[in-house]
Amino acid sequence: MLIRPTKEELENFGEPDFTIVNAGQFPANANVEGVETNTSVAISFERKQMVILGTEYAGEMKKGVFTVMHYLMPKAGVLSLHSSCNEGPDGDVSLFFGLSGTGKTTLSADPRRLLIGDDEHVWTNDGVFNIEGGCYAKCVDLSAEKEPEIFGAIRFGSVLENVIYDKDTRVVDYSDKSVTENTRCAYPIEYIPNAKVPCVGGHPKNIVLLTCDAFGVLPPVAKLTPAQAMYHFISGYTAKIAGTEEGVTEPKATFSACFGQPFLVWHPVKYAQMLADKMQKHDAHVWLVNTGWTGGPHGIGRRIPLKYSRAIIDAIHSGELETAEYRNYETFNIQIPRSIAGVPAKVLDPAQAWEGSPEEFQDTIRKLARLFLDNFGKYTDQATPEITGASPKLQN
Ligand SMILES: Nc1ncnc2c1ncn2[C@@H]1O[C@H](COP(=O)(O)OP(=O)(O)O)[C@@H](O)[C@H]1O
Ligand SMILES: C=C(OP(=O)(O)O)C(=O)O
Repeated sequence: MLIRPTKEELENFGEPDFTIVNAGQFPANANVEGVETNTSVAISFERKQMVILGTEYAGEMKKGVFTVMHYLMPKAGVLSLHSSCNEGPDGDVSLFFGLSGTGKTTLSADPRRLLIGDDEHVWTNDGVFNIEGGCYAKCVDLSAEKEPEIFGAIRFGSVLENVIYDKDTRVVDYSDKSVTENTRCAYPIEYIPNAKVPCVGGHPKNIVLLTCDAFGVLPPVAKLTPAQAMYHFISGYTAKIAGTEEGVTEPKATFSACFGQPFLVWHPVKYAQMLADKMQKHDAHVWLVNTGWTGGPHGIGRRIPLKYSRAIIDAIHSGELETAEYRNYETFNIQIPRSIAGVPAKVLDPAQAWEGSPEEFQDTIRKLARLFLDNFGKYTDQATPEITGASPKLQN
């Protein structure tokens, strides 16, 4: 949901900077086997136009606008971010980068913090602002118990997409996936009780790189050095999970540069360099948070319970993780905490949480490390030796 102009603004709107033609019901290439649905979005920077054909998924529209911003913002010297953002009681701002389904929307809706936005921001010389005027939450299996802020935001004025509801009572069945797994709701940001409107904040103090590891070998949280932060940002590792993309029915490992490759217009290193400069200037702390599998890979282990991921985010915000005791997590050579309030110590170390044999664990972590190394090969000519050196290490 984009920012809606007020009545007064509409009266003197003038010439639009950019025009979007949304012909979602026009039959284009969508749903044709072997053709990606996003081929139905065409952007012309010269004509300042975007045309969307053949998709009834509102995500195409907002991500199309986001792609436009990924072109214009770096050109203007400011950084577009595929992240959610919130602000603590002391004004400390956090960013949560991540691909679809990794937890940007869920983890940024936090009763103890003000929501700045759930998906698309820009970091300027003054701080962060949201380019949207609402959120676009996943509704599959939504419950008031697990996600009270999002559940409560779905009311008159919100737009539910592809959900099934009882025609008489109008009660929605969030567990019904018969149209798609990717059921959604767009709601104005002010429907989240503790939203910050206008959606602006200062310079981020904490940056969380969200990943959803389907192998079950990345730790639920690790503290990253600046070089490791850049390495993981450029790599953009996650598992695509059933939901946003057609054809993805079970988790599949993928690397998506800057946690948003489909939306990038410039070379990934350009965004990464801008992020590195800003992080250094504002002394931001960077954390890798895995909301994916624990105990074993997909099919054997289970997804890390949301309450543990929330406890980890709380520990980042309370300062508990700044002073915690850390140890090195081999192969990835990242620092993991020994304990966090509310999270069993065993869960913090995937080797201990692993329910299969130690050999299987070693094979799996080495397999993932190899995928990282192979993927990063395409960036080594542009990345600094320090960043390339932050890669996982495979001993023979
Ligand atoms: N440990 C976890 N952390 C975050 N989300 C989780 C976790 N376990 C399950 N989930 C579910 O995964 C989905 C995350 O989606 P969402 O927050 O919309 O991601 P994004 O905004 O990054 O696309 C939600 O449906 C959430 O309930
Ligand atoms: C809308 C999208 O993003 P998210 O799933 O992160 O909301 C998308 O990737 O199409």
